[in-house]
Amino acid sequence: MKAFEVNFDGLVGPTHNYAGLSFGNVASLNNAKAVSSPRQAAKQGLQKAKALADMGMLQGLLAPQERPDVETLRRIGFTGSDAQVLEKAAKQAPEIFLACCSASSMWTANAATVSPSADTADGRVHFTPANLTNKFHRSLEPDVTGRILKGTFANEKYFNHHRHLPDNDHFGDEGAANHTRLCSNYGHAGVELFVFGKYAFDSSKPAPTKFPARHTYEACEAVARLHGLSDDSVVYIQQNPDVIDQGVFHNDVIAVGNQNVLFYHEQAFADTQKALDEIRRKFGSDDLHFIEVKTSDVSVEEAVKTYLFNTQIITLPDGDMAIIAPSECQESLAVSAYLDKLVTLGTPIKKVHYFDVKQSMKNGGGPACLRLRVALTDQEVAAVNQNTLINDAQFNRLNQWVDKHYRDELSFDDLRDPQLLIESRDALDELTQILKLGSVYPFQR
Ligand SMILES: NCCC[C@H](NC(=O)CCC(=O)O)C(=O)O
Repeated sequence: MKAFEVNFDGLVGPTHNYAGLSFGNVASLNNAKAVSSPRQAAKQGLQKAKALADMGMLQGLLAPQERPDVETLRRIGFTGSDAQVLEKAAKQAPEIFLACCSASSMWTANAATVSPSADTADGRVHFTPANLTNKFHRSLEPDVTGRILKGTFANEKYFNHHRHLPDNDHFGDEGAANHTRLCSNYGHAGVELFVFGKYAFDSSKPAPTKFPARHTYEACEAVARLHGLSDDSVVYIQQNPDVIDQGVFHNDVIAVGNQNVLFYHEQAFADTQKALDEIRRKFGSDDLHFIEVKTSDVSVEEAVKTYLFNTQIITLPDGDMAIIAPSECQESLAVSAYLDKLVTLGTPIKKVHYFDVKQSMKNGGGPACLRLRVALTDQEVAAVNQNTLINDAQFNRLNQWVDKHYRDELSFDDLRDPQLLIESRDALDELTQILKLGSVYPFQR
């Protein structure tokens, strides 16, 4: 049986905008109120997905969410026609209104935590949508995310879908952005690393003081329990609270892993030695590469600015690994010098490919944020909704779909335009037909 890692990238939604919604996320705050380009954002994402497919990788897509989120605006008391709801909310509560317009579901690393069948007690692939409780705009995502995942992985024999964790800060769960799986081969049992920012039920433990810790230890344990993972194959790692306070709002801003490689900054974890010892013991093979980047090579500030660690490390069909990096890494002297050196160090990483995902980067989302990794056997790949996988025909169809429905530019005043809601719903209605997803959106039910 063969096994693969399939990346499911988030399609950027038609309301992509910069609203400064994520306290603790430096790029989001710095670019608040900038004019966005939904069309360019969606195309940059599709280009990256297609480029990986062209490298011989299996590549999927996850549909975006319906925004503006009229259902939530009604739930908090705005009434009348849809146009009146938008008008009243934008006028009376502009900040809340903006949160209800965010296209943040594009960052599918936060869609869910996924455990492959080789790791789970029932031998199925498990999905738990992230509750994203720490940010109001993101907390609106999990129900529809669950439906999109069920429409994408629509086969109970192979896929086990859980409900998201309780919606409370104590169980704050940011999904796969804080989860890495190490393994010798995608189809073999691996070690799942769950990284958290704080202990919710023990305030005596260290925690950041400036910016929020979005993800808790208790959430990590709950997901590992739900997925039926054995204690011998799970490692819980606390993030260094100091780096959260420097803008590392998710662990995937400071560390990334693939198969037998863990690539991380020396300041990433609260107790690095303890974490590495436990990983080594549980991994069960000496063929393991810990690639630690020193502060003297790349500072935390530079890592946050360039997203050196928000790169994808992928295993190409020939067995070599490549890094998929944002073009910001190429533009930084320190980081491009580091990456030039990295490919000569004799680790499995042999190549670097740079991609322009600037529309996403301006909201703090790099290549790794834009994808959800799902390790699948060949039988499981065959059980996936095939319309969600990228090939030439589907790529062309989706590009045309973006051209037909997306605006070139979007600023605050455009978001209250009732025509944008109509355009977005038309686009998503057509998308559910292209992807054969079923009726996943509130306006379709
Ligand atoms: N994994 C990357 C997530 C980035 C995301 N940014 C945002 O939601 C910014 C939205 C805005 O400010 O318009 C976040 O912080 O959760």
